[in-house]
Amino acid sequence: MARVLSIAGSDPSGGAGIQADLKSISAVGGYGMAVITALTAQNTRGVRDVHVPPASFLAAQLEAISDDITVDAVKLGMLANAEVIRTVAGWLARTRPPVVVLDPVMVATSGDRLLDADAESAMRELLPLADLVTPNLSELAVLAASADSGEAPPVVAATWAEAIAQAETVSARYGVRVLAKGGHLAGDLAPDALVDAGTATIIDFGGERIATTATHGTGCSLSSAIATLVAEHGDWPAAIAEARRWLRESLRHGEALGVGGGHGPINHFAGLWARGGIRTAPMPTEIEAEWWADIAQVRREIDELPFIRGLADGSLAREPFLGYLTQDAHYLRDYARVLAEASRLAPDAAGQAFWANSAHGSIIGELELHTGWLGPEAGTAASAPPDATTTAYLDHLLATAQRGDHAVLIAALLPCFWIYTDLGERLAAGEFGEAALDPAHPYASWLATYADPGFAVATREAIGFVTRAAAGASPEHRERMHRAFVASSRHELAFFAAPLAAPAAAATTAGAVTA
Ligand SMILES: Nc1ncnc2c1ncn2[C@@H]1O[C@H](COP(=O)(O)OP(=O)(O)O)[C@@H](O)[C@H]1O
Ligand SMILES: Cc1ncc(COP(=O)(O)O)c(N)n1
Repeated sequence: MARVLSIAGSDPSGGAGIQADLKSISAVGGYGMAVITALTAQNTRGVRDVHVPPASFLAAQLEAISDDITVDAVKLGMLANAEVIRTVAGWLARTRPPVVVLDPVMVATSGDRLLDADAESAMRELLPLADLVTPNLSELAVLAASADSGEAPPVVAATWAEAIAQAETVSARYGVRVLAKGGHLAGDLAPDALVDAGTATIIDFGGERIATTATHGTGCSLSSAIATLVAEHGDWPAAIAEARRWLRESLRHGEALGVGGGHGPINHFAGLWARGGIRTAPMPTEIEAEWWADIAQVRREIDELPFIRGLADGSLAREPFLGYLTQDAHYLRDYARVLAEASRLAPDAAGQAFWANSAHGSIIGELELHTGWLGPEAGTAASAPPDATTTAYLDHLLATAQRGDHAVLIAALLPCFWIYTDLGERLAAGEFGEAALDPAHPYASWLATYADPGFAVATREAIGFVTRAAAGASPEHRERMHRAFVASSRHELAFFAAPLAAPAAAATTAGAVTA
């Protein structure tokens, strides 16, 4: 992120000066800083007063920044008088920031002077220290006029061709790129042009004039946005084109702000807000903690199930255990299909690979274990069809997959990873009694699968994918993810309860769970 310093005046109405600069830098994605050269008492109608603090204090602000912070770009705005200009020029010559954009503010949109008349020659000394200067038509005329005293007063360009000619003069004389701005041109167009005499290039940025009175601070905002974007990628024409697109969007929404009765401000964040930028979002780690807490009751009920207790101490009869594995085998076959669908819908290659790999693991690793358990010695349970509980869980997953929303789907897939890993780790840690650690435990190899460190790693990854997707989702979308996650967790509880529940009770449990 570009660290951009604005050295400019303060506009308490918030539309121009450092207030506009900080908003503009932020709006186009930079980190904004501001050293204040002067305070103005102004509103949208005009400037009432200007107070310029001692130049020594300006120098102190500048040194405080450069002593500590790497500055990627500097934007210069209102510099008030010759002493301010010389202080800034001295600091620039010493610190040599990589990008310097100079908006040679002389007169406000309202017509009030913001630069002492006798400071214009000091401004000329500053020009060679800039990489780009962005004068409006009257500022361009001042800079294009000969510096020799006694010359005729500057003539403001009346046509775009005249403006370009003046920009060529300025660029050649001071060895600086010039962005000529047509905001004050008469007519339906508001063109800008990047003129570089050094490379003999003129790049025209055409554009219709936007019918609005909200033009206070357009020059401040444009120059700050260009400085930020150039620091970001180093391409001047591209930075100007991007900054103009953002400025025009912000200009269109300025009047709707209803700020002041004169030339109101542009709406710097209109586009960002429209695209959803004002909402705060929880961090992935916060979502992980919240969602896990939200299924605490479900997890407690799973812990208390006779099936889990019997599994832990080895007292679980073989028949319900094999019945459970048979249902699990049915489950895993479709679970793998749903994981494959999550892979197909994944927005990036990392997700695509992870969910496909999980689908593979689900088929190979676990079905192999079940083929062993459910092999020759399997009882009648081995051939049983999916029961109501299994069917309900799978219907929930398959319907979620069918709706085609990747984020909601992976939220629905997560409890199977997370609850099993948690249970496996706690069984292996002896939390349900020492019997679960005994190698002679009748279901030892089954217990080992779920305590497998590889499975724990996959679970961490799955949690990461789901919580990052949830953090980036809109609140409504995140809530749909959360509902799918909680629904699957309840299905997990029903699934663990089913083997030891009476058939009728099992059907009721399944029926009570809805997606
Ligand atoms: N009504 C408008 N429609 C479209 N663009 C505008 C309008 N007014 C100003 N601009 C643009 O705003 C930027 C600032 O231009 P300008 O008003 O000429 O400078 P300043 O604000 O320094 O006086 C330029 O990119 C100019 O093209
Ligand atoms: C403190 C301050 N700095 C600059 C401007 C120029 O504003 P604009 O961008 O409209 O020319 C201003 N009005 N106030």
